Amino acid sequence: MRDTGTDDARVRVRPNRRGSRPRTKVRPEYPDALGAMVLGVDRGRYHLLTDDGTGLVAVKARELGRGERGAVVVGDHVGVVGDVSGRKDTLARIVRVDERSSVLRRSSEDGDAAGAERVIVANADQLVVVVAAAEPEPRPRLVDRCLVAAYDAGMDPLICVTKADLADPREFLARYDALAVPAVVTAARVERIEGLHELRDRLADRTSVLVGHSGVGKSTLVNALVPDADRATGQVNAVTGRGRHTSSSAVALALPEGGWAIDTPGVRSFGLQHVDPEDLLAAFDDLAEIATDCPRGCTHAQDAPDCALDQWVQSGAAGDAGAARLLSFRRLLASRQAAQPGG
Ligand SMILES: Nc1nc2c(ncn2[C@@H]2O[C@H](COP(=O)(O)OP(=O)(O)OP(=O)(O)O)[C@@H](O)[C@H]2O)c(=O)[nH]1
Ligand SMILES: [Zn+2]
Repeated sequence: MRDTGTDDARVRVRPNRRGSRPRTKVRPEYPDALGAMVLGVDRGRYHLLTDDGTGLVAVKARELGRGERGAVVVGDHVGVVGDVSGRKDTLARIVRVDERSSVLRRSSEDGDAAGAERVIVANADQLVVVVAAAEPEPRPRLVDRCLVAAYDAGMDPLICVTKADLADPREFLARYDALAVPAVVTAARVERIEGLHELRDRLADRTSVLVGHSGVGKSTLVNALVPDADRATGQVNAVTGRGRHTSSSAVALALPEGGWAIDTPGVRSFGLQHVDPEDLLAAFDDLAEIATDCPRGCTHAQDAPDCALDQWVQSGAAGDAGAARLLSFRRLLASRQAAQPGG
């Protein structure tokens, strides 16, 4: 059992059906490769923190392969050889990608690449969906889609509602009651952020990915959580001369309390074509158990013939809570359909 860093009974860590698939075998050619975590990726340069605490820049060895198969992403633990001194203008070489405990994916939704999967972050165990109570208005469908991505990845979701000083988020949060998604509410005041302490507790000693639509106040949170955020990404800045916000990919920032916050650029869409209903269902133990009685190949959707979940609700065995949970589960299932404008 993995330590989930929480006593909350609602937080479960499931074996991840897809993430635990060994994808890169250990290469015996490099028994001396140094272990390192990928903190950021910028135009083919990988910013690493070695297991002994040195910041490095590296390139990927050609033998890892091209395309998705050979992808190295933020959160990956890798083996690195070559110049591992970390001195300016040196480049090390990534020769191995260790087995991942989770993979957060998105699939592209347009053009020739529609449906193509891309891994965004590896080895994270929590997805923090940052959403504003107002300015901008919460977009429930986008939040649902982020939750689906979290469940599919085998990550625990957390909703963080910002700007609670502008609107009461209770009505919005009620949408997630039946799913038992934990929530933290924050409000930025002069010199401090209400709710920050609770958020810190939720993030401590875990690896959390923060996603959110532009303008929701994610940067405000990240800067408060990681006061020396710029120093933490010093490697990135020193080499590229750019700040983390011009980076088009995710950046891992060490939390003072322990653990990592992985900041991602503003999310506009979360392609979910790759999500299998069974992977989503697996996140809900109670529903998954009932669904073992479903006909083979059941989609568990609203219109699925003879779905055991309908039987469960109609018989009364599910109770009101179970009925609400099924509705919420199906809402998530339906949210996988390609994004509509404004969705
Ligand atoms: N009223 C209120 N305003 C906030 C709060 N948190 C952030 N803001 C403001 O909202 C605006 C956006 O905040 P950012 O932290 O830049 O938002 P972001 O999500 O990082 O946005 P991008 O940088 O565009 O990705 C800023 O003007 C903040 O001062 C809050 O809790 N209450
Ligand atoms: Zn079913």
